[in-house]
Amino acid sequence: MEPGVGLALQSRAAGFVSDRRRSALYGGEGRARIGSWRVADPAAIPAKAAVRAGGSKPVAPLRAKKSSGGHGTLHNSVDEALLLKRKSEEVLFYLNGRCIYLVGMMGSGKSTVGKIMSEVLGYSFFDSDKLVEQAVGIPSVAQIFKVHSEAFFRDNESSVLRDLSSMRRLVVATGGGAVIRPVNWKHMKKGLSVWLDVPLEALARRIAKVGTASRPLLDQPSGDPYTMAFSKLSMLAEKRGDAYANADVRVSLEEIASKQGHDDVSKLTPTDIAIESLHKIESFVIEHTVDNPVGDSQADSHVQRIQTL
Ligand SMILES: Nc1ncnc2c1ncn2[C@@H]1O[C@H](COP(=O)(O)OP(=O)(O)O)[C@@H](O)[C@H]1O
Ligand SMILES: O=C(O)C1=C[C@@H](OP(=O)(O)O)[C@@H](O)[C@H](O)C1
Repeated sequence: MEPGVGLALQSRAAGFVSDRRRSALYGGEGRARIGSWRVADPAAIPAKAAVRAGGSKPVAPLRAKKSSGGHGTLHNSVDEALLLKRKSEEVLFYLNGRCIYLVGMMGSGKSTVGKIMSEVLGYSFFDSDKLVEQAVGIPSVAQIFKVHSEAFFRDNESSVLRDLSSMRRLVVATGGGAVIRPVNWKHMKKGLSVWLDVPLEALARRIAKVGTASRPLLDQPSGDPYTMAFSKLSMLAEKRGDAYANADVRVSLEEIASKQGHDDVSKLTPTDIAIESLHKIESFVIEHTVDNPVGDSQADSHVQRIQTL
């Protein structure tokens, strides 16, 4: 099994910093029940999104810009890294070693956000697609689909999730289709599940940017990449219905963007999303403290401590 990602918090967090108010992250809680997907006219969506994330690659170290806005950028970077760190310390107490499973459509940022979360929590990161590739001995999901079948891939995905579910202190980026099998939920419910709910337009923009070679369900021989990705994602989302809503926690990018005063989720960085995910996890665990192995009195005193910070 692969080790944790081992990238420095500073380099990860700093590379994904945005320049709007931090406090907006914590405005209004609310647990909506339905996702943000709606089938919009793909032609109305600008083909080029401001995609700033670097996937699993290490990102540039913390650095102030030379322009007059440089100090602001540096402060924002430090602020955001500190927020992330502090939130992770609070969440760690409640997690008590439980694993975190990220679910969501292809391209929703499970790997990108998951690596940031694992880093700050001191958890190991696993990508279930990669574990299936290792288990099967075939280097890509696309090839597994081709050489075997989707059903074969799904069986292996379930085995991988079963094996992971007996472990502790992991952040797992699941494959986008893991939610369709009830048995996978049985495994994931041993930890905490987080749905990264990203509008289809944003997903299609991301996928169009990186291509569909590694995602066989979106692969297309021809056509405009954005339009094709959007149409395939829409079909999949419809087929999957409410399956993602089984997650313990829903992190809606539209909600975060709206709290921050943005009209476009592409303004959100993976760090924004990681912070919000930790925040929602904390709220969920506090709400469900009865089932939480952390004792009530301990949790209460911790809440008091947080409130005095
Ligand atoms: N918040 C974000 N904003 C813009 N692009 C992002 C964001 N999060 C992830 N990405 C990009 O989207 C693509 C898919 O992300 P990834 O983490 O691989 O998704 P998943 O694991 O859910 O399939 C990658 O190219 C990644 O860099
Ligand atoms: O949504 C899906 O059915 C799939 C998502 C992919 O993972 P990502 O969500 O990491 O792209 C991968 O498991 C496979 O191509 C099938």
